[in-house]
Amino acid sequence: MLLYFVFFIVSILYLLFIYVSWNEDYWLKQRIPFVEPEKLFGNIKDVILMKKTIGEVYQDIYSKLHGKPVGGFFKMKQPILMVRHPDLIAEILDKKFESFHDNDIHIRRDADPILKLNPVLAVGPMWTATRSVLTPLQSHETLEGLLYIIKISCKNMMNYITQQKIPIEVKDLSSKFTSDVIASCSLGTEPNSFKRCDTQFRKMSDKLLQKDLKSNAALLFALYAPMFGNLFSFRIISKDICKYFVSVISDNCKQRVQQGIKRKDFLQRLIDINKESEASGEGTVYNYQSIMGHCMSIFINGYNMTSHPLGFCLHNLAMNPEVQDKLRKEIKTFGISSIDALSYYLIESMEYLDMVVCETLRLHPPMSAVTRVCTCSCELSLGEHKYKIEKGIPVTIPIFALHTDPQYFLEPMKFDPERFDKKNRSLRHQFVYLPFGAGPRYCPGSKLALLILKSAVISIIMNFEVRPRGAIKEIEHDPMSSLLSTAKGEIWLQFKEHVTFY
Ligand code: HEM
Repeated sequence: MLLYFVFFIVSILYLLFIYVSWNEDYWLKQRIPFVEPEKLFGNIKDVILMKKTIGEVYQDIYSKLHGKPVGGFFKMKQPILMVRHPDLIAEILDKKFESFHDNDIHIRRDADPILKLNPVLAVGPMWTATRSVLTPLQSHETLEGLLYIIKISCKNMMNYITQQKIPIEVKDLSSKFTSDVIASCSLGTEPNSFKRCDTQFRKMSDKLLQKDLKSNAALLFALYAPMFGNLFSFRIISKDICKYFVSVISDNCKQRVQQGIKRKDFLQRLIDINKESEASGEGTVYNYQSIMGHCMSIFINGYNMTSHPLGFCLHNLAMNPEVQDKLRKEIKTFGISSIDALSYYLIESMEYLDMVVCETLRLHPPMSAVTRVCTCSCELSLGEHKYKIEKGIPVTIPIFALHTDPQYFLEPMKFDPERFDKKNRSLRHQFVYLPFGAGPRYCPGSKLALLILKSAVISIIMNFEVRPRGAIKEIEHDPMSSLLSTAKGEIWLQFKEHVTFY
């Protein structure tokens, strides 16, 4: 009996040893430099233990690769390639897109039905279909229409700030503003979170933004251990959030069809496409389920991504009064004296505003890395060097690490919008600054996001002087937010009404 028991324990230990040592020499065999992994966790222990963000952990790996164009590391037992050289990044994201078509995020579609039609998670032909629905978000005409909705939320935000006589927590302010704008543009609802703070919409939007331990763990499984995530059907978006937003879209959709109400939002666009197609005898293009899926893709991506940069931008402006003054001067030069005066053309023409927003997205890119899976083995070349990439290997582009590499951005942690003036931009490789990704998977909401951020910043800076509350404090990124860069803790700022503007 004892012999059997010893045999059993030795076998288990042997299997464990095989598992732990399996694949360890992958990068040696490929002749690609790599960062030595730890047993079991590979190089991502601090992400798994939620001690650091993915951006920070990849930044460590990036610097340990000491200027090498590419380098290997391990996510648990899975070898993963980090691409550091901008020419090779251009190959992965753009020129060799056919071999790097899909993102390396894996969920069970039936467990997370609200994410089913989200292009971020779609692969193969499904990606082409879901992505094409969002293409109009890049058109000038659509954006002009949506600016009308954005201005209403800007006015609501101004009234709210004016009424608050005490410092304001800007993460909350940004969340209220962006959830209102994006919900209004995509779901066809007008929540006015500044007036109605305690609604179900606010509760659910807050819950969507503030990742708890459970949803963060589900996201980590989707990124790093999809087999377990799929086995246990972990959900990234909880059932109650899913149920609530589905009912909001469904009610709005029915109301519009039944009462003939029209609005210039994304929901209306899908309803109109259906009407035209039905009238021409071709039948319904989008059923209720797909209308919900597409609208939710915009809401989830747009809200999660845009809310944080606005908070960071206001913080940067509060810490840098000279930048704030320069921005105010530009607003004055453009003759903008009220929110109603804003037009898409004017906002697009404001160079310094663009520099301020670009610098914010450099220091705090909401998505700190994008990772593609190699879907067809290929070879990358850089001068005389050739790098073979096998099918199935994930390849990551470390956005945050590139944005904070002193080789491309001197004194990288300093907030300095001048890095984005015309001359400095032209001196830099295009693929070292990637807040919206690049290539065919480039963020389809980038123009809308910039329009929202810039409209909010103009409205605030035109009306208020923004100052820090108390001692100046650098913001840390929250390790609980894993893939996204969000601020740890609260950000309190003072808003002093600017009476001398005109
Ligand atoms: C400042 C705000 C935003 C930032 C920094 C941002 C950034 C990004 C990045 C880095 C990607 C990955 C690109 C790649 O894989 O190459 C992405 C994808 C995506 N974004 Fe955004 N985004 C923002 C706002 C928005 C908004 C407002 C929307 C919705 C209207 C949106 C919708 C999407 C979608 C649907 C994808 C997936 C695209 C695909 O895989 O084809 N984003 N975004």
